[in-house]
Amino acid sequence: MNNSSLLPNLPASGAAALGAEDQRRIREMVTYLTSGSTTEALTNALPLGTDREMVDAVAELCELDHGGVLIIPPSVEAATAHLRALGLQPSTPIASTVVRDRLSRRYRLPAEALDVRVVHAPVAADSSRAVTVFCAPPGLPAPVARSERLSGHETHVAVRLRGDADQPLAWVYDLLAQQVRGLVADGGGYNPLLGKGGRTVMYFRSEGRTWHAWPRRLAVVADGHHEQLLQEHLTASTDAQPPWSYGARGGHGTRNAASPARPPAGLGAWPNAGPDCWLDGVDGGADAEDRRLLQLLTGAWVTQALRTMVALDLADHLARGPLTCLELADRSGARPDLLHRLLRALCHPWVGALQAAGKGAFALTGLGWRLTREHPASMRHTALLYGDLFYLSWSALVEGVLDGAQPFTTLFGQGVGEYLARHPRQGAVFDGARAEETQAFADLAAVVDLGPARTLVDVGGGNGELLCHLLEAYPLLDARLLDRSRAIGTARVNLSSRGLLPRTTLVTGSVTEPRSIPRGADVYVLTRILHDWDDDTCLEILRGIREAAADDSTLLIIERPLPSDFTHPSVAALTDLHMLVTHAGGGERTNAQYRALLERAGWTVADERPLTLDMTVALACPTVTDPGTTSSLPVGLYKYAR
Ligand SMILES: C[S@@+](CC[C@H](N)C(=O)[O-])C[C@H]1O[C@@H](n2cnc3c(N)ncnc32)[C@H](O)[C@@H]1O
Repeated sequence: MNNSSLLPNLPASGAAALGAEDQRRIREMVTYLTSGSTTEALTNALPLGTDREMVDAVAELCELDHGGVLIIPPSVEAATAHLRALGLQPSTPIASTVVRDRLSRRYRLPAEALDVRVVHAPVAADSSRAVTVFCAPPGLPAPVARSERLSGHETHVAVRLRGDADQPLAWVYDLLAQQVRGLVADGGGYNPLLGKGGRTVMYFRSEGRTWHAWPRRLAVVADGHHEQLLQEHLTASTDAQPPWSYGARGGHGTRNAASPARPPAGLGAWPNAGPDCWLDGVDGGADAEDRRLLQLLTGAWVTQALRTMVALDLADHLARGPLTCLELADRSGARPDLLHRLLRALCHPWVGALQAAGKGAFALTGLGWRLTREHPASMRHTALLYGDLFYLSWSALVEGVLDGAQPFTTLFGQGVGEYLARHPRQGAVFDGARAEETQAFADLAAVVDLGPARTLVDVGGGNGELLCHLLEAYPLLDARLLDRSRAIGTARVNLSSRGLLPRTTLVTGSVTEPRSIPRGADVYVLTRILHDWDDDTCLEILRGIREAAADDSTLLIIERPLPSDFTHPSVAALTDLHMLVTHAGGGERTNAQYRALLERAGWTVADERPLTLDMTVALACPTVTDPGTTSSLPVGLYKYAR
């Protein structure tokens, strides 16, 4: 419905004319209000994923009233002249204290210097819908103007309680405030000058943007002064932590709007806002979005800085105490002037691996310690793996997504397993990284009690790190580890160094070859194996284990399931993309997809329990048909569940 081009792009008429961007904003909003329905406006303004029934319930009681945009005109007159030129009938401009106070708080500018004016104009002679144009005062500091241009913070759509609604405003308010997940109270106010008896307006916002790239902001307006409800709303606004921060602090409305702190003595008053003006910083401000975007786009720089820190053993050199750049250069062999630039970047808040320790020395931060060899939860190999082999593979993601050319194979001419087998140094880094991640599974024993088990098979057990945890936790357990010969070699060294080799049989074979799989164990473990393979191969693996298992065996599957909610903070959506890059046919699956695969292979999932780092352990039992009934009953259900 993006037909904003239907309205004319008016020629600028001299110095007083509205700028093209402001014209575009008004045109876009007028078009939206002219052709869109209330339901559509609500769907756009409420949080993504809000139930359709909820939208319909609100639309039954309310109708689209106005849409607001903030512009930065050369003068208020230029704005009204423009609205008239569009054939609209603008109201007399009045002061907008709500938007004035919001701008004042957002940028820590003195409110009295911000003369924001608001003009309403019905979008057609017979329309009850109006475009509401907030005019920022001329001479706004350039970074503030730019921030408002980029963010469109004030853009919103508003619905009004219908005159014939069979429910009061409080009912609609409760519906929105209490039943719509992710909606946050965002200030409001009462304007006695509007309509008959004034008007109450209450703003809500939620995360994300509409398809116009507007913020998701909804105002609910009603004739009259709904004092108590408004007060509750403003209190909620004061308490609410915004889902994203744009620098606003405290209340959002006119009533509870504490005046921003006056500029410290000696600072010039706005428009020369001085350092009190909140123009930058990680927490919000004019260039917060630029910084965030730049941080995302330069993530690879940080990856490489950390990888280099590890590759030069800087973390290990600093493990004994702070060192100067010259001392580190001496120990690492790096050129001091260039090394200094790396050390400085590693201190930057976006990295935070080092800190200045005085007298020209550098020291490790807590995060930097994690890159030393001696840290019990070291991520040293992970820094090397993600900064080298896998880093290079990601550079072919475009081709991978476009035409399915598997990125790792495209770059290295062979699959990961084959490559690692031929490159022992990279193989050792890979094994080390897997071992570091496996330490996160130490909490497996907290959710699964393998006390009753005597035999366990780790299918595709890699370097045996998980097995070491389990054998140490359960002294009566004997294990078998099945993997390719390269991994078996590493596992032998690992298990042997911890005195666990006598309790382990190492089996060289293939997970896809049923005959390789040791038979009749109490427990089978599949950790981060299924996500390497496509569905058909997963079925082969699972059927092979089912064939080898006894009817009362239990299968533990550890994976990182994909949440169905796309905004869930689990890293699974990203590791899924990583699987696309590194493993042909591999990828993360939802719990439901894992369950379906297991069922097809003769397993029934009895339970799924969360582990650290968004991983889950699923407990599955062979599906055995009870001869007495026609139903399939999982045998050994919950045998090992805590
Ligand atoms: C992602 S690693 C997981 C290792 C271990 N389970 C863990 O979570 O740390 C995948 C493992 O599958 C092994 N693998 C790959 N293809 C295999 C095959 N056809 N047969 C046996 N093991 C295989 C690899 O050698 C590697 O150890």
